[in-house]
Amino acid sequence: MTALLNVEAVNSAYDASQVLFGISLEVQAREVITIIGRNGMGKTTTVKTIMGMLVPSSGSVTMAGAKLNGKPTYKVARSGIGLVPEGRHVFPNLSVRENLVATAQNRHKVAQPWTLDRVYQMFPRLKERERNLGVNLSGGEQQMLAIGRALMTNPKLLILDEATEGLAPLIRAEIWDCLQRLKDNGLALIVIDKNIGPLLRLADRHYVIEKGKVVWSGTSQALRDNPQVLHEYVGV
Ligand SMILES: Nc1ncnc2c1ncn2[C@@H]1O[C@H](COP(=O)(O)OP(=O)(O)OP(=O)(O)O)[C@@H](O)[C@H]1O
Repeated sequence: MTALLNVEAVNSAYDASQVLFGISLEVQAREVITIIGRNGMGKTTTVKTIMGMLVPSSGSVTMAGAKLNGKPTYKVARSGIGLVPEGRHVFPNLSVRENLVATAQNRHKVAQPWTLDRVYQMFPRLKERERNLGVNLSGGEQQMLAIGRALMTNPKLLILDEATEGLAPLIRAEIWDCLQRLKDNGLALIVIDKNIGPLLRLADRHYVIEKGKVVWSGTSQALRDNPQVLHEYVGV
């Protein structure tokens, strides 16, 4: 079966500084995977390589069998990958509503596309703040907006890089609840987060990376059964 996303033996560097050393991972349709590892191990660099922000020096990235590496980021997005980037990056001078519609599309003609109403149902707080500028939102509201904006592109795969970082516990819980609902809806996810407990509950499989290499991969149950993996590579 062709994976939805296939990252195969990818090497990536920032100029002369190589960061990824033969990273391979795959995501099936409707599957939730995580990339786990200490700070600076290459999680965000893996995301940047998938998204075409960084061109791998070797290896390949394919989406539903079509090669992505070398393609500009907007084409990667059009292939059906939505990104909720680290740091959120909402458009500060656009309103909530404008942020949501700015990049909206339904290129793959999904049967039940994301609309403003659906996003507002998921995050009622965004409806209340509809006319506020991005810059005036709280961190949690900006995070909801970043997720809503990515959903409005109707992706087949959504990548979330540190989506709960710096948020209050209640807001964090709301984000985890949202991700569970997206999973239940059949959306494939790649989640990068420091909170291992919720990752274990949400995800099907995990990739643990260390210094730009996958050092362990397996199911949530396998990770629960092997606590030394987290101890050794994440320090928990
Ligand atoms: N723009 C850049 N130029 C040069 N080196 C970079 C750049 N961005 C990241 N790096 C380096 O690449 C390595 C991997 O960084 P990356 O951001 O992928 O790590 P990470 O696992 O996502 O960690 P974090 O949790 O800190 O975000 C680090 O050594 C980092 O210093």
